[in-house]
Amino acid sequence: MRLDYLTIFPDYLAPLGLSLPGKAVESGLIDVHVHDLREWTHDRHRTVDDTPYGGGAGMVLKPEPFGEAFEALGVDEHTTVVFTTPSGEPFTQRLAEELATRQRLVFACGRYEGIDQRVIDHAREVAEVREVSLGDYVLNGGEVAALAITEAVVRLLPGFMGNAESLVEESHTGGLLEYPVYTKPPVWDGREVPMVLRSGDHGLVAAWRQEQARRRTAERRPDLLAPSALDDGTPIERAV
Ligand SMILES: NC(=O)c1ccno1
Repeated sequence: MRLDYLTIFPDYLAPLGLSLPGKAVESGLIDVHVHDLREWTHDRHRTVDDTPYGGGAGMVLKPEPFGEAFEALGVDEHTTVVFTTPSGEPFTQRLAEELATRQRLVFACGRYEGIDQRVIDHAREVAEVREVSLGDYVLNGGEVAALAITEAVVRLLPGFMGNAESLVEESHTGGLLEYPVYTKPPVWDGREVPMVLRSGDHGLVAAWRQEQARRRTAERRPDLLAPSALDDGTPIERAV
């Protein structure tokens, strides 16, 4: 997978070379390119923003640099352009799984009051476009969201995680939050590891984990248990 990032603060994306994504770059699993949007400005001040039409506070990122950047980067029908914005669709594990199937992601990181709408409209004509939000809050720019989305997506790529099994029972993978986990020592701070986990009975352990996942989900994210969330149309097997 090729990943491109358009930003006016390229240093903000330095973490891409560390930890997990860095390993994936070295192995050739992903090909990462961070671009300073100012590369596509032509005035002395390398201007990327201007005041909003219709008035209002703040500045808006101009369309020309993005348009030239998309052209230079060869953004086409094989590209998914991800605009990270608080006004986007919610980023979920399901969307991470979807983006992990793409051959190329181009992240357009907004700043200030956002990116001129014509950039998004233009991108839709030449590529797949997803406007994505990490959550219902506003960041100073789209770079942090691009990093978070990158990590969630890249770790799903085949061959990225040393043990693919570790992806199986994670939070949100099966629609539930992950169960509590424990490791040695068996007692710490006067707190004992649940005996079932030390029973060696895999069936009991699996049942306990499923129950814990459901209980945790019901307590913290009842919305995930709502019928619409779980109803994917699969007919329910009736006990006979
Ligand atoms: N909530 C978000 O994803 C976001 C992106 C930029 N600002 O906020």
